[in-house]
Amino acid sequence: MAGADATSPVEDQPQPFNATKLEPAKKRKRSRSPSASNPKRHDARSDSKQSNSPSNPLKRQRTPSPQPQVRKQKRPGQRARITDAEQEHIRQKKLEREKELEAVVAKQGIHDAVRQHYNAVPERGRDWRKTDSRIKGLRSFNNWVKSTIIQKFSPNEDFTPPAPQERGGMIFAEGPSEIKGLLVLDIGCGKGGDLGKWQQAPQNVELYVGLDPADVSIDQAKERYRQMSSRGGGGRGRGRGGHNRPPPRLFQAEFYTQDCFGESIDRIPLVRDVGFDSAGGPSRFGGGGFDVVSMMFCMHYAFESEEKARMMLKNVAGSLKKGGRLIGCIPNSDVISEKVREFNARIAPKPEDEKSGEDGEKAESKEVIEREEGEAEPTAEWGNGIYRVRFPGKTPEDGIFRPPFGQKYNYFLHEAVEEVPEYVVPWGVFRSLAEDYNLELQYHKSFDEVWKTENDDDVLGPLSERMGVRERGRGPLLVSDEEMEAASFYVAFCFYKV
Ligand SMILES: C[S@@+](CC[C@H](N)C(=O)[O-])C[C@H]1O[C@@H](n2cnc3c(N)ncnc32)[C@H](O)[C@@H]1O
Repeated sequence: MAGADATSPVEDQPQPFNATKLEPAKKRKRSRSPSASNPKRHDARSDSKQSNSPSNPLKRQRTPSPQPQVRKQKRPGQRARITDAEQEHIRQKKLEREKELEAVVAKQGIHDAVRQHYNAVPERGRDWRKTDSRIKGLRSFNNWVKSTIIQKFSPNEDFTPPAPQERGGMIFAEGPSEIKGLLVLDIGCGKGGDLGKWQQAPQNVELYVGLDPADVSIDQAKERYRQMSSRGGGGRGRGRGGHNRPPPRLFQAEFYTQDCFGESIDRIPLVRDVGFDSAGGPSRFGGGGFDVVSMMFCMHYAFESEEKARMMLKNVAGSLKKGGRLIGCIPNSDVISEKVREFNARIAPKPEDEKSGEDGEKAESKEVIEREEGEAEPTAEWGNGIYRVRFPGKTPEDGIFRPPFGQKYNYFLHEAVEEVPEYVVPWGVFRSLAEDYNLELQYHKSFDEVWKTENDDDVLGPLSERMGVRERGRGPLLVSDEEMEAASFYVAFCFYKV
């Protein structure tokens, strides 16, 4: 992550929900419009090429599609307002942080560094998140996107929403649904920030299993669930629909401290009880017992190595029943590739620099000249006042990462993530690899595209107002440009287990 510790308590969650407005996910698939399921960045031609290509995904890395718009660079002159001493102080602090992190990585490995980081992120409470946080717009927006994905893709194919009945302009569901509830596995559940979103899912959840290697986060998730139970499952005094109906019965939730990328999750008895198919290698999964596996803002940690990425997919595919859905969000590799290309083009020697200077030596590119003696070579880096991405070393000129695993960068998010190492997830590689595990792509959109396509939806639009993404009455966005840029670093996805 990032994900802005993208958690929110029950009260932040979707409330009025007219389940009839959303078709169950599989039904949508049949009637989907091309624009909804084939976002621009997900080039249909390159996709079909991939699915027909031989099964080694490492050979099938797609050229990232170009970004439609180039983001504005930092204002010229802004740098000059920071004094040299301040700049040196910032640099020193950054170096200290990096050294500390490198020490942990060297001693215990990346996995422990990530776990340690998430364990240390304080749980600041709802009020702080809603009022004092400088990134409250981003938090709300990320939560809305996660709710949107849950609302769109969590219901089973055979789920029929309860018949609605209009009374006095409000829509009520008629009585409790007899349909079997969903079995949900939340990998990288963190502090349980999505519990409330699952409580508001169109199809009731029967069992929620949350896994995360950060033991402190797991304790916080248990506590959050305990608080939900003591409130009877709903938000503050409001049931699903926000119409003073009793909230749906709170699902059973169990939490375990578990690394889901380095080892098999079949060591957890409950996972085996629900159903886990641990047979053999790729493409041999008959199916597990879960309806949905969710991986919000966490899958990129699995791309440390091919071994981990495959273990992650084995865990996902082994848990999902046929027809089950994998939903989640990760950083957008198209954005990363584009930024890296831009950076490399900027530092490449310009044609005029090739000419010899007066003293007969070759002139260097402008950026190189500005560098002071002894200063390290610049590396690809971008961001704004609230987030920053930085590659520690050289990056490919064409923006295509080879090999596609272990491509580390550091991510910083104001108030939430302190320079944590993450890994590029080259989308084409991930998609091809997922196919090997019988996971077929259904949906792939950047967060800004999710907003553009869903903000008018009868259900998701009003939901965005209740969640603080925009002002009531289709008012202005409560997400700043900086926050929207930070959010656009992510894509949301859904795969089907076939
Ligand atoms: C940004 S947080 C997201 C938490 C939560 N999904 C959310 O959206 O609020 C990323 C989470 O991924 C978890 N994570 C990192 N490595 C993991 C692994 N090997 N297995 C499972 N989860 C992992 C971290 O501990 C952390 O809780």
